[in-house]
Amino acid sequence: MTLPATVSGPIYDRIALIGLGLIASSMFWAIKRSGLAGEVTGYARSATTRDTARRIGLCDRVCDSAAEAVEGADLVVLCVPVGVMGDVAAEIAPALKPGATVSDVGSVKRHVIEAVGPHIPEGVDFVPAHPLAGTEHSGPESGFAELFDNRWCLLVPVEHAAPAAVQRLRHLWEAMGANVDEMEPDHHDLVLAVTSHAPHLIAYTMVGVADDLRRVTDSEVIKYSAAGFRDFTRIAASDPTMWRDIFLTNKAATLEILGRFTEELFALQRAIRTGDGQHLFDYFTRTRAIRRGIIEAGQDTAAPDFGRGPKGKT
Ligand SMILES: NC(=O)C1=CN([C@@H]2O[C@H](COP(=O)(O)OP(=O)(O)OC[C@H]3O[C@@H](n4cnc5c(N)ncnc54)[C@H](O)[C@@H]3O)[C@@H](O)[C@H]2O)C=CC1
Ligand SMILES: O=C(O)C(=O)Cc1ccc(O)cc1
Repeated sequence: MTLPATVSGPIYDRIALIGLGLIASSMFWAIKRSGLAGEVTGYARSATTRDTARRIGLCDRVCDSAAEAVEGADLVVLCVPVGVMGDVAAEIAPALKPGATVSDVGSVKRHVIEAVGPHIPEGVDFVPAHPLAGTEHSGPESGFAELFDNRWCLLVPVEHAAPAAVQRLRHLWEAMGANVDEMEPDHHDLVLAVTSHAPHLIAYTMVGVADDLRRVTDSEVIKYSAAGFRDFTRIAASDPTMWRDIFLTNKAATLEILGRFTEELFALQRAIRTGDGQHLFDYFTRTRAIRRGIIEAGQDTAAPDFGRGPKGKT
């Protein structure tokens, strides 16, 4: 059965969200915005997070165990750091309803497929996903319904996933505002290493370097910083657990990209040292043309409000 692209009304009777942080809370508010599920249950490992969720009305029912949350759920979405996806899958596996779909929102896909896949019982479909939308904020109070509006969500279906299960999840993401594409896991991990993972590491490094310098120049580094560096500080404020796990689980692709990055950086460093202005000029001309090409192709839709936080925080 093919559902229309603009669906309102329930797509699943019951959805369980495991891990109640930025992504799960944004999913919950987006699901509620359009009434996409009959009931949404939630579970987080920390009692404090569960208390906060109850206080702010995040989830129709907050459960004290992962098994209780997934019981009877038609869709279970793992919204925890990628390093613990396998443990959480093992914990919920015995309680999954036959015919249910398990998905995740992890930033790395090959590792999640290998860690979660073996725990998925017969008769349950596994459809990994990755919304390319987020902020530097984390936790149950950081989510907002519009996070996924007009952003990409990549589905990375494993072999043998039932087409109907993939289609249904696609409709959920579309109804939450996202544009959906499918991608193969290794390709996903390489693309994300270039577009997200290596840039985050560079931001972390740049802020670390500036912090070392700050000891010499007091607060001038922040006081007089231009927009580029401010963006670096925003990105470098992202959750340490989440990003540690991303680098440890997307090791090969990140190291490949960082290797290429270092080669280019050394070439630019050499051009500066030797006064090779032509090299610098040609390089910057090439990169400017890339940016202009992106704008002309109308592919810059995600940029303007990237990093928008809850209640206008940036
Ligand atoms: N933050 C972002 O911008 C984006 C994050 N992602 C991915 O989404 C996933 C979740 O990220 P966020 O929502 O940002 O994280 P978050 O840090 O806001 O929330 C994670 C939640 O998982 C809970 N948790 C941790 N370990 C757990 C365990 N073993 N069992 C149950 N709950 C556990 C934490 O208590 C917290 O409630 C990660 O895999 C991340 O890679 C994907 C797209 C964007
Ligand atoms: O806040 C930003 O700039 C981001 O890059 C958000 C983000 C972080 C991790 C993802 O896997 C996807 C998006």
